Amino acid sequence: MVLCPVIRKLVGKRVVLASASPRRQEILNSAGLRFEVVPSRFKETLDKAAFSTPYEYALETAKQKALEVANRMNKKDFRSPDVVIGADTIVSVDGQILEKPADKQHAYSMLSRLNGKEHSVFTGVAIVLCSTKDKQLETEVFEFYEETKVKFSDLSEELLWEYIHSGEPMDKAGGYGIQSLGGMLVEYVHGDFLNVVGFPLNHFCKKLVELYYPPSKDAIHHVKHDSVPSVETFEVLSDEESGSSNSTQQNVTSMLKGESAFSCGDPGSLRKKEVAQHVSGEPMANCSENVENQAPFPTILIELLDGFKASKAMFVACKLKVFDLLKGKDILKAKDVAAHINASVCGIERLLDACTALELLNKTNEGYSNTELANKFLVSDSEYSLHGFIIHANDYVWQFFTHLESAVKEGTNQNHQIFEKKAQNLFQDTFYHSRETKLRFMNAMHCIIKVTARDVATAFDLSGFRSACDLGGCTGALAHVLVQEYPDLHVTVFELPDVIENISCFQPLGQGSSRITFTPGDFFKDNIPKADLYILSRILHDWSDDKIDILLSKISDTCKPGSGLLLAEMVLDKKRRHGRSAWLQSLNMLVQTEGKERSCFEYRCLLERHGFRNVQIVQTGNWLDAILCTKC
Ligand SMILES: O=c1[nH]cc([C@@H]2O[C@H](COP(=O)(O)OP(=O)(O)OP(=O)(O)O)[C@@H](O)[C@H]2O)c(=O)[nH]1
Repeated sequence: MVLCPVIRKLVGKRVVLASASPRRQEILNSAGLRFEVVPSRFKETLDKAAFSTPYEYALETAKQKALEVANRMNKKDFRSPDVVIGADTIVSVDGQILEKPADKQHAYSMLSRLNGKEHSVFTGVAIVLCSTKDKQLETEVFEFYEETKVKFSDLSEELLWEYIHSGEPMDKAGGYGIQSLGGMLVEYVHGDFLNVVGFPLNHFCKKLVELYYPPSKDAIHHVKHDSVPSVETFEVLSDEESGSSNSTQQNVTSMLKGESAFSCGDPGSLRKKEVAQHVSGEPMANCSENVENQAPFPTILIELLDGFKASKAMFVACKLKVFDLLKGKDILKAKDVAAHINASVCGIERLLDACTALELLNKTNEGYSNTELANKFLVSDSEYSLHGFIIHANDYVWQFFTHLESAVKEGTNQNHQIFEKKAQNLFQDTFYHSRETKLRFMNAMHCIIKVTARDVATAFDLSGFRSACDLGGCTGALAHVLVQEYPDLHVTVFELPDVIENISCFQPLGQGSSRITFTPGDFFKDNIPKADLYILSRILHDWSDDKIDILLSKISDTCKPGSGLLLAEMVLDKKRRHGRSAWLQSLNMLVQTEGKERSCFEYRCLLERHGFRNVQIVQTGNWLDAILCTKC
């Protein structure tokens, strides 16, 4: 929650972590950042003697790691990421730089050097902002480093060797992992612990604040507190136009300094106190007294209470095609928007202001314009538009959620409430009961597949397969990405005849479409085409275990040993802090379908009982995770 406002600035951007370090991935994952992992191939062989300080070496290495990935990705598909993050962690002791040990003897010499002494751990971080001009990559590099001092106790030779034999030192700078067994070697740590583990998260967030909320000089005041050091803060109520982003910045800045922006009761009262203080120059002496007397402000609950209003505001703005009207660089006043979409000026003004607060629109004196996020995802004809999915959520899913209480009590979907009869055939009787509902559903699925397909297609190396069959592959959006990624692959999309009839509305004339075939059929009733690789993308979550058994046994009987089965689903994982989408989606499955979302363990059990082994999962960081297994 605390880091949400800054991290949210990266939502909608293609963020890449140029690092193979599982620790870095975990630190950024837990902060709620969504990113792809593309390990850098940069060889860490810069001449250390050429750098006057150890941190300059770490900074340069971090930068080279990130630039190598940005260049490679741009060359590969002329689609550079928006942001690439590179990092390098080193240990510095007695003027020497230690990296990862090459072998056990090397680990021993490193740990002996650290024994009983204080050393510094430096992590250099490079944030590379990328753009492309005429297919050429353009980059802007922002870098910083963090130093943490660590002291080792006096350790016996025996303990050092026991530690080395644990295998832990080998992929760690300085030959120890402070987060695991290596923690036992450490007497004290001065500074950021996560910096030692491989990524200085706190400094990273401060850097994002600098990048995404640059303060204008005269907006910064140094506020004196009685017992805490001086804190930078931002005048918030002075300028109504920019109120929303400034207040976010103020919260972020305070929170990163270890304060709760809402600690004095409701947020409004705190802001007023701060502004009053700027005017009077008086310290905020009473603030800490109040904290003890007042209940903490339940920010998370307020967010949840407001959640449905925020969703509906976005849905209605999409439905009224507000973002289409403001697409590109258009700036319009509320009255012009109202005139275009034939709505009341006062109503539109409220809607546009709410969308501005939700960071979907920008507002200036000239009027309203789309944010980058809206241009990319909310305009109905943008490449990665979610418009169709949002319309489906507004026109269809919303109604189902009004019956959530009954669904929870009855433990079953609410089709009988919406359609006034129980659905005999889930898809035919619900999503496909008219041409209009069918196209709306197909459009929704098309949107999701488009934004997830590349991550699903590249989660595993599928180049060993020559033929694939995407069962229930809808509009073929995943098939199109698969044939682009794998030049030797032919894909059959096996879908209901009703769906295939309408696919022409969604066909991009993309490269490689001659390698895609659409075959009509029902995977529960008809024979399925032969293939080396079967794909079930967002299929299993619609069905009960019994129905899944029927489908998996059919696939298992059709495919040869060595064939693959790729699933794309939202996998439930309690450990993932940002995994709430999957849990909410499971409720969605309850109100609408016969199925549910499942954990990796549940998928593994289902797959293994039909002879699929070597079940591997990749959490793509995107909406859908990928699971690959092999038929034995
Ligand atoms: O206490 C700990 N200290 C260090 C680590 C881990 O050590 C490595 C440092 O290596 P480097 O920065 O070169 O990163 P790599 O793992 O090689 O990945 P790249 O692909 O980014 O080069 C790093 O993984 C730290 O996490 C530790 O775990 N504990």
